Amino acid sequence: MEQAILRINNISGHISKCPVMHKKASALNSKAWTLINTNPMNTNKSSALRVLVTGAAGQIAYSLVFMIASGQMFGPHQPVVLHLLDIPKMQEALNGVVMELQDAAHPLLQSVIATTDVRTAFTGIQVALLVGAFPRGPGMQRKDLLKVNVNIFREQGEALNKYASRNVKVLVVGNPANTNALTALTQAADLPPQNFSALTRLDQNRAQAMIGEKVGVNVNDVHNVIIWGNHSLTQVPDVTQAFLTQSYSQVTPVVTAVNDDKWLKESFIPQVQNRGAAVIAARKLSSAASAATAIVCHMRDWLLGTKDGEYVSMAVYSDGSYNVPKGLIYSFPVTCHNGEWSIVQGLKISDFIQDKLNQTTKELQEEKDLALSFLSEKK
Ligand SMILES: NC(=O)c1ccc[n+]([C@@H]2O[C@H](COP(=O)([O-])OP(=O)(O)OC[C@H]3O[C@@H](n4cnc5c(N)ncnc54)[C@H](O)[C@@H]3O)[C@@H](O)[C@H]2O)c1
Ligand SMILES: O=C(O)C[C@H](O)C(=O)O
Repeated sequence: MEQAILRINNISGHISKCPVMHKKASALNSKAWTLINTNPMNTNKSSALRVLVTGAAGQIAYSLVFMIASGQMFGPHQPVVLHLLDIPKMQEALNGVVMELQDAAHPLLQSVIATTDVRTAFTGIQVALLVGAFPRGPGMQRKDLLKVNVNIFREQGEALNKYASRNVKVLVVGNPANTNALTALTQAADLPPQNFSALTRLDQNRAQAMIGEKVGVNVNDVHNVIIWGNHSLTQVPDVTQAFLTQSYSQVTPVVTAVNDDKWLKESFIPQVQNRGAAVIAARKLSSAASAATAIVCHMRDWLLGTKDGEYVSMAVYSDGSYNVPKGLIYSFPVTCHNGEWSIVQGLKISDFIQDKLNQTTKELQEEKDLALSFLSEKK
């Protein structure tokens, strides 16, 4: 077992201002905290939260771990212990990340466990950010990618089941994120499926920013944009329910403010769907800092709660809402309170959006069937 353990004294004091923490500056409220802190295996006597980041030597993690350590994810009063996992060939790079975490001197970072051993990484964790995945190589088919990742997320699902807190909150980022989350969930029979999610918040943030730019308002004034379905080209960005606030007295539906149905249907939707590919084409690398920011937004809202009247998009375990087959990991509009999400009910779905929902559902069902067929093969 190779691992480096870094201990940093937790000196309470000044926390630098956080760019993404615009709403709540408190530590986790007591109910959310109880939900995630009831692990009988958790031997941590302090109130620090044990947070696992996989793919910790990769690009997203290189932004993400510093954001967590600085308090942007769980608030400026919540100490954390970071568990960092990567594969053996990345050991040296991982050691470098640990050195930089030490040098960043964040008072909330109590200690770091950096390891290439799955059991060490998953033991006692209360939050699992599963970022590491096998990347698609030249000439690799989607099916081949899914197969490699099924094996990774099968192992990590089993590890969650055996070693993590019984209330661990899981966010899968590594692609194909929805189906990787489903794979992990199928291997974790002792954990509630409601504790598994996949990231579509980056798509929501992209959609909100595009609307803000189109109508000339700050992104903070754009609310309730929805991403439905898969984090893939079939995702469905939907502004039917979205509205703008420029002051508390003025609320305008996005469709009224944009006043251009052709742009919404033929420009906005494909641009959001293709934004990840556009970033890859420009950077020759996939989005990283914006993905880390979205991971912070997703977990912060899940654990600290969404604002009254606002919803966010999370890919979660379908309960059959909106006729989405039960058991798919599907992006829905949700609200979060006390560390639990609930799907927003009763939204009117237009024929145009319904047609797109059917397409993304079909793709997720196909991915699920393929993943299950790989899972049924012997290891
Ligand atoms: N859902 C989203 O919105 C979204 C957005 C951006 C990127 N992504 C995905 O996130 C993933 C990570 O992106 P990145 O840019 O950080 O990639 P990266 O290649 O820079 O880093 C991935 C890291 O994961 C590690 N890894 C591979 N297998 C592992 C395993 N079994 N256990 C632990 N670590 C393992 C690799 O060694 C590498 O260090 C990719 O799959 C990418 O497609 C998703
Ligand atoms: O890594 C990718 O394929 C793209 C990524 O999921 C993104 O949306 O930026």
